[in-house]
Amino acid sequence: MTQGGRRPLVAGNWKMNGTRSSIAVVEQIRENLSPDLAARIDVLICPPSTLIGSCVAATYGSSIAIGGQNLHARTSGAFTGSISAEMLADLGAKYVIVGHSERRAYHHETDDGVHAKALGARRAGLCGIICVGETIEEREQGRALDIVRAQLAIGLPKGATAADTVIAYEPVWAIGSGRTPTPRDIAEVHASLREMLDKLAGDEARKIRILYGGSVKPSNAREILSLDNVDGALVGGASLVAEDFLGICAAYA
Ligand SMILES: O=C[C@H](O)COP(=O)(O)O
Repeated sequence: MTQGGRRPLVAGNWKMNGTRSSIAVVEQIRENLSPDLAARIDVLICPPSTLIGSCVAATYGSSIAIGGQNLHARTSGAFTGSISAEMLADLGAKYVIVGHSERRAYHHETDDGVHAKALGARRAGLCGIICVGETIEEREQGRALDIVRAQLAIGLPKGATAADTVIAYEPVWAIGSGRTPTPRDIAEVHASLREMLDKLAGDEARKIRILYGGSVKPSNAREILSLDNVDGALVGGASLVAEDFLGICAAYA
């Protein structure tokens, strides 16, 4: 299921879940991820920022990466409650989610803001996972492709490469709902984003991975992850349970 030479990435987004006892989940993932699988796919956990340091320590010496769920675009300053890319990198984070639909919806993030944050991630040497996705109304109006393409066109920094950018297609209505688009619909959006990336960002962009996110679970992972141009998954709820997350990773076994 490796496509175009792109190494699959299975990423977990814990959202606002987890306390210190949740480090056990990361430890279980570390202990039970088979060496064979770890050699073939990238595995990432994005816990709440309170747990990043502990999760980095718990995965030290393994291939499991730890990431943030959000960042401020600036390096430092009077931005109470915010965390910069440099701070995440300082903790040992390697990735950061940018423009998740929950932040777009509840924190009024715009595509321009996503662009600025993606630049911030790059500046600090982090890989930004830029999220795009349509609402149910937009899909029903037949606008899904236009919406995600417009989000990508503005959000993606010029000169993006696989080292600093991952794209995640997450239909808003599929997140935490148990509903997923049809395989055909997922493949259609991924093909469209792939085509756009290849044109927008040049040769280096061919290696940029496009993840699917939205109600991915062990029972549907194999089908979704085998679709053309799907290079991995951004997993919410199922990443909170080690067995479920590993079950999704096992789609690549
Ligand atoms: O970032 C992850 C997504 O929002 C998917 O969440 P979910 O797997 O709970 O639907």
